[in-house]
Amino acid sequence: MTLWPGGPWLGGTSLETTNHWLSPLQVPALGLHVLGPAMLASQKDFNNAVSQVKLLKEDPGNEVKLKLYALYKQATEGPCNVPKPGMLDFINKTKWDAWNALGSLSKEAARQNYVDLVSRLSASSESPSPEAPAADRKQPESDSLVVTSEDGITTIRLNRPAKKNALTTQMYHDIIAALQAASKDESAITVLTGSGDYYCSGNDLTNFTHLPAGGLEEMARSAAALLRDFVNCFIDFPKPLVAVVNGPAVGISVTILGLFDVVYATDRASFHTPFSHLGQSPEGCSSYTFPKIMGSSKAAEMLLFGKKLTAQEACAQGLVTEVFPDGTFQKEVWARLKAYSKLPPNAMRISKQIIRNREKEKLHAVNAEESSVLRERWQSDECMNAIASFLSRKAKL
Ligand SMILES: CCCCC/C=C/CC(=O)SCCNC(=O)CCNC(=O)[C@H](O)C(C)(C)COP(=O)(O)OP(=O)(O)OC[C@H]1O[C@@H](n2cnc3c(N)ncnc32)[C@H](O)[C@@H]1OP(=O)(O)O
Repeated sequence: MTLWPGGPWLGGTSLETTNHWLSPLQVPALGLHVLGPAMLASQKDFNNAVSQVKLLKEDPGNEVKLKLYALYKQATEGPCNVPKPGMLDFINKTKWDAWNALGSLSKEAARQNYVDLVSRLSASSESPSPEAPAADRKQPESDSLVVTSEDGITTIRLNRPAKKNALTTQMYHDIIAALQAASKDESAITVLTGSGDYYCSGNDLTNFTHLPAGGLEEMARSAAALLRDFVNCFIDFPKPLVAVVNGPAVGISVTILGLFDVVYATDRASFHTPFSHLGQSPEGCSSYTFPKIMGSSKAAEMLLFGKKLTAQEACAQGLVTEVFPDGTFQKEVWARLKAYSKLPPNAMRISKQIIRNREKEKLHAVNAEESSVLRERWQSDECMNAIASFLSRKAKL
């Protein structure tokens, strides 16, 4: 029995052999469409989609594979009709739960949802593909960052989807190097985006567990220096800088958005800065840019109380430029960026610099102050307890 129409990343195997880590608690909401009969996909469309899924260039991640599995079963066999696997049979139980969650969804609607999902995945795998790096670009030290240049666009992609693209210390260094190289390369526009279902879950909280010989104080000192250098690169970046926010964003990946020129987000994105929960304080110049962008009370709700914004709310408050439906996000955004990248690059640089130069001194001063406050915060009991709590899995956002 074919349980999962496999792709090349699976070597045609079934979900059981690859998804050991999936916990039943991680089964996602399936977000299904309810469609009228005239709009439903044919059996032929479905068969094509089943073939197409095997040609996807990138592994879509376990959550998506689970969705595909459930829809495939519903489309081919109808509502879940097999006994629930035992509690300890985690993987089969996860799959059963996903299939069973589709309830009485008709075979036709499941077929349509499957076709739609595959078409979205195919569109996103058609977005700029890796090509040879610019000759003078040093490639990042780790695979967690992928830098490519194509069509006048340099793309810096956070590539740690299994950890929701959380930023390791090495990644901060690699992003700094990538931005420095992009500021000098031939491209007209630079983009930051993420692989998988998240844009970025912020600072990797395990960064705080690698204590140097000088202990906590030394760790806080060097982290504050790295943070300051990292944010300075965004302040000084000379070309149009665009964030393509492909999913939820947390912590520093949200705060630095105030330093981007344009922010495009999928409607699946959310924006969360849980600093108080973590015993920390704002960075990325957000203590200055957020009140300026959205007004002081909306900024306070985010930065003091950790209010999470939807993509639409973030757009209404000016943090996001435009929100796109998830199904067409990659296609629409990259088409638009390709068109913009054909504009005269020097004119774009000069215009950016006129805008940024008015603020640069202020932004550097804010960055220095925020980094210095955080250096103290990272040594506080509030912060240490919050991190210990996350690491011992007692707390999640
Ligand atoms: C130079 C230093 C500069 C420092 C600058 C300071 C910045 C401040 C910040 O950025 S504050 C924000 C910090 N981020 C967080 O607090 C997020 C913590 N993560 C979560 O709450 C959740 O993981 C989630 C809500 C992002 C996603 O939840 P979900 O249930 O969907 O997924 P999992 O929790 O199972 O995550 C999958 C694996 O990824 C690991 N992970 C996710 N985020 C982080 C992170 N920020 N740090 C470390 N690890 C992270 C998670 O632990 C899972 O790993 P596992 O599969 O091995 O269990």
